[in-house]
Amino acid sequence: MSTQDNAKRLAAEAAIAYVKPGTIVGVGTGSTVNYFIDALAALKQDIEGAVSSSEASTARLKSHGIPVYDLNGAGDIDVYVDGADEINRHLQMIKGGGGALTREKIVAAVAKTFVCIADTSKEVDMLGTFPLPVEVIPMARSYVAREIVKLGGDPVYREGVTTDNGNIILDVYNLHIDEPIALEGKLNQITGVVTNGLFAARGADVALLSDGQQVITRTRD
Ligand SMILES: O=C(CO)[C@H](O)[C@H](O)COP(=O)(O)O
Repeated sequence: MSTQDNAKRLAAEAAIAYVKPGTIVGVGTGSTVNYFIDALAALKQDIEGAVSSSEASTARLKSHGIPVYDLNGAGDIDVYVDGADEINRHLQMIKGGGGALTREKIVAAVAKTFVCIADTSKEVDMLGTFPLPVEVIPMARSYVAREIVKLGGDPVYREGVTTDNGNIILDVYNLHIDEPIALEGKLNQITGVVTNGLFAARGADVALLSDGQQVITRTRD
C-alpha cells in the first residue's frame, strides 16, 4: 500500500471513534471513505445502518451487509464522515472530485457532526488549486459556464461524466477563493447550478488528517 493510501486508511479508521452505537451513520464518497466503509463493517452489529451520498458508496456498504436507508426516513444523523479534495484551517473544503458533491452536501447539512478524513496532502492555506466542481442541470451548461467566467473562473466540462442525479459537472480553474462562504453563495445563485463543491458555510467540525504515521485531530478555529 502506498504511503498516501496508508494515510487515508489511518484517517478513516480514526473516524470510527466518532460513530455512536445504535445510530445511522452518514457516509461520504471516495477512496478515503472506502477505507471508512471497510472499517465500519466490523461494527455493523452495533449500528442501525447508514445513509449514503452516492451509488458507489451504497454498493460498497451493501456489499458488507450494512443496511442503507433513504435519508428522508432516517431522521437525525449524528455523524457524517467524508473526505475532501482540499481543506483549510477553518475546516472549509473543496469537495466533489468524485462528482458526488450534491448528495454529500445534503447529508452533511443534516448531520450534527461532520468528520472530514484525509491525508495531509489535502491541507492548504487557501482553497482553489484543486479545480472547483460545480454540478449543473445539463441544458444550462453553456449559460452557467459564461456566468462563471464573469466571476473570474475558467470552467471545464467534465467530459463523459453524468452525476447520480443526471446532471453534468463543470470543473472551475483559477478561482481566487479568499472568501469561500461568499463565493459558495454566489455560485449557487446562478440559475442552473444545482450546487458547488465549496463546503464553506457548512464546513467540517472535525478533521482527522494523517501523514501515514499518525493522525492529527483538528477542530474549527
Ligand atoms: O468529494 C468527494 C467525492 O465527490 C471526495 O470526498 C473527494 O474527492 C476526496 O476523495 P478521495 O478520498 O478519493 O481523495
